[in-house]
Amino acid sequence: MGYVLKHGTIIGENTRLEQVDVLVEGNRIKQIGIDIDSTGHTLIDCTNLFISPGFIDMHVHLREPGFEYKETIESGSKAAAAGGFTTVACMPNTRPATDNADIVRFIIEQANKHGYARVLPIAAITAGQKGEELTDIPALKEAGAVGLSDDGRGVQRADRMKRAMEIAKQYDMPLIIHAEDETLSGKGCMNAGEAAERLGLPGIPDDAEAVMVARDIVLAEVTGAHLHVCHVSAKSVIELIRYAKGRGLPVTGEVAPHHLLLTDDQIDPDNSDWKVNPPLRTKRDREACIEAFLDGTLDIVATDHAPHSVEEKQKPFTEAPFGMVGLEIAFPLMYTHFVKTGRMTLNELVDRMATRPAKLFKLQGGRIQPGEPADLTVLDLHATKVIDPASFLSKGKNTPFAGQKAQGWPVLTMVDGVVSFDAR
Ligand SMILES: NC(=O)N[C@@H](CC(=O)O)C(=O)O
Ligand SMILES: [Zn+2]
Repeated sequence: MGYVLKHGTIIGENTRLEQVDVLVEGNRIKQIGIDIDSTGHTLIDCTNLFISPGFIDMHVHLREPGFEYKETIESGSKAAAAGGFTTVACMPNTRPATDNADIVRFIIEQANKHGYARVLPIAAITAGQKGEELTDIPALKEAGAVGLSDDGRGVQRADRMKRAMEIAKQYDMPLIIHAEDETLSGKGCMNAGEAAERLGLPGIPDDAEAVMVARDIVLAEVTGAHLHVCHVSAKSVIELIRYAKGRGLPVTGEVAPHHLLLTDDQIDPDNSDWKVNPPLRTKRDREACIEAFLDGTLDIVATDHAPHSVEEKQKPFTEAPFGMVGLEIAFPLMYTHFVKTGRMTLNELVDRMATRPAKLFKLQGGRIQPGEPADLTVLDLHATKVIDPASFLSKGKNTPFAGQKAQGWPVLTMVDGVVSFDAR
């Protein structure tokens, strides 16, 4: 007994112009064809709907263990499924930090028990994310970690980062970096520049991000490690990544929808949902992010889903924690602002949200083909909704996109042959 997704339009790498059926048996895609017999199977009518390989988000914060009031693996993976994501990689800034094999295994067990998506732990580079002692990289890999990051903070010491890259290279682990030189970012709460000056708020200059990316590009060249730059926000950083790619270095980058769509001059200083790190930057930076995303310098979309409680986000702009949720609105925002506007095709967007992350990080999924795992997202590209955080399955409601209209919403998500979200 399996599923037949009937009369859908397949998008992504193996896009088909005609409406087809997809047979799922067990946890695999068994067959793609016309008029597949659905006797004995559950029928999912996909007439007027699109079937995409499940989206993959390489940057989310699920907050477990330690900050369950903000999010849990259960609530965060439910939000992922509602956003059409079948795989999410979760960052190690938990409490305690994901800096040893036991915590990696705990996350995997929790996801197996309570998860609505595949959850891939990213482990810390340094013990307690304190930037000093390196974690046991082979043990973390053995336990199931897919990458290394001190996300939430940058690794301040170059010698530590170099050693981590040497070991990571040996064990084929990507370094997924939050680039921030703390001597330059200081106590800022938004981008340094005209908008911050007008609001009288302390700024974070983009050189705080660029300096560390430059350092790590040098180290990636020396060590040969795969360097993936998180949540790129600034033109200066993009120029560095372009330089690295031009030299043929194993450097990749991600961009979050908020850095593609919002700028610092729009910030409402009375609403800390606008506070995020790296901060929203200038129009010039945003345009550079868009150009780099379109030309592939920034390879993939990652949400940096960062849930916080209402109480925390009610604090003044200078005190509230950094972060925005993103899982449940990433696809509709990207579809509305990039595909509907003609900047990129639907297949290109699916490539950046599913196929390419799978390729870059050697993950399963990302394509619809017989024999592949049944990680699928069914989309209603005609549906238009107003973004309403109250309807989020995530515990986090913190988004500056509240009230915006967006088109193109996931209606059904299947992970490993199991329906994990169904809004029909
Ligand atoms: N992006 C953020 O603003 N916040 C993230 C940390 C991070 O991704 O740097 C968080 O954990 O809340
Ligand atoms: Zn970060």
